Amino acid sequence: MRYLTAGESHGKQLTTIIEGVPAQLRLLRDDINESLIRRQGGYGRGRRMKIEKDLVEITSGVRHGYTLGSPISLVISNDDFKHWTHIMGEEPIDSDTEIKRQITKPRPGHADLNGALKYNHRDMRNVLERSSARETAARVAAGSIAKIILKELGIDIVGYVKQIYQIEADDQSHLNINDKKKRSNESPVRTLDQKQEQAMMDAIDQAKKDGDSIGGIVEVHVEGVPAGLGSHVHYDRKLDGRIAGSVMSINAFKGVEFGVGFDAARRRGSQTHDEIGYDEDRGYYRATNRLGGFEGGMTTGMPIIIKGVMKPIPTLYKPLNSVDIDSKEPFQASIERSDACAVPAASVVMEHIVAWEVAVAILDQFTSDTMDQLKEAVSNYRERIRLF
Ligand SMILES: Cc1cc2nc3c(=O)[nH]c(=O)nc-3n(C[C@H](O)[C@H](O)[C@H](O)COP(=O)(O)O)c2cc1C
Ligand SMILES: C=C(O[C@@H]1CC(C(=O)O)=C[C@@H](OP(=O)(O)O)[C@H]1O)C(=O)O
Repeated sequence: MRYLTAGESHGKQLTTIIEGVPAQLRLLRDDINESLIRRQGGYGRGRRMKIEKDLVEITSGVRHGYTLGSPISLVISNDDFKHWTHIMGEEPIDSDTEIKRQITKPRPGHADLNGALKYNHRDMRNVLERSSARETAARVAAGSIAKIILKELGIDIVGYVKQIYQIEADDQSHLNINDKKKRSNESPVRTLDQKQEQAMMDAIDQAKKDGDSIGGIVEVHVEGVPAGLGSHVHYDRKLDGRIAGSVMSINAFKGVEFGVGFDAARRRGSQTHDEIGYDEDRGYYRATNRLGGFEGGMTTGMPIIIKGVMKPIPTLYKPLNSVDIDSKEPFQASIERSDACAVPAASVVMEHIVAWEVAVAILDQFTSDTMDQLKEAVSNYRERIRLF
């Protein structure tokens, strides 16, 4: 399974084309929309999210609510495009107007300057339109299909905020990933302690008031994965490596860790590795899950636990020093709008990106022309490793 995305932030639409989804998967527009709506939410976002109402149109690959096995195309319109037709239209404009509208002031922390240098764009709009995290809507749309495949196989996945700025969610906060009875139709959620939630919102408000921005840490749990997904035999088949690369590709993500992660540097082996046990019902299991569900690039069968760190948003209302690429003079830019913090939205993005990589590993490993074949193959495999 693979996908491509296309679309500029203020262009007409985002497009995702996904190839390799098994036939006969039940797929409804509303299931994708649920994920898109979750991504748009979260405290700290700017005015743009009030303009957009991300809803998907499925334009190929699905008939009467089921996938056909052919490429699936998904379209999300940019409602903001109507305000940008003169700037983002495809028609040529006269060179005077073009020069007047050029963006020549790169923001530290964004892709503006590097993209301009590389592609020889004097107008940095040609960079920022595609480097914008607007594109994550298209990726979440793809990931929502991966999540539906995983759900059919009894695999649940949830992403949540672990830390915003200096406020950490305490480990007692309740993760109801397996509370299926109560919330059968909803995605599993982690409920933050109300005081911590308020403290996080206060930190976002304060950063905004100061013309600044903040980042944080998000965590993703995947439960119900069988042992042995991925492979040790070649570097690019190691599933933890693939997931890490994908998480790092999310806009503004600067680090990834599995299980105890960087803390392993301060631990001894006896405090790091997970002892192996066996019982007939569960098969092989681990007494602990310090390594976050991976050994040798393969799943251990324990929950996958991954953290990703997001840096503070680069566009600042009280901007940092930079240099105008035309005049070469220093400037401090005035900003129209930006998010002050997008960590809650990023937790939804990371959840879908991890779901994608896990689903790809499963489809690589098992017969998957149809959902029935896939379910049977995964079930036979689970039984084989239980008795191994
Ligand atoms: C959900 C989400 C929303 C974002 N919103 C903004 C924003 O409003 N303004 C901004 O400057 N950067 C925003 N970013 C971050 C930039 O897209 C990102 O920093 C930029 O593309 C440069 O890439 P890099 O930080 O990965 O190096 C957002 C990121 C995410 C994941
Ligand atoms: C549009 C989205 O996020 C955008 C990501 C983004 C950036 O620079 O990454 C900048 C902002 O865009 P604008 O300049 O239009 O306000 C965010 O709103 C979205 O998440 O759907």
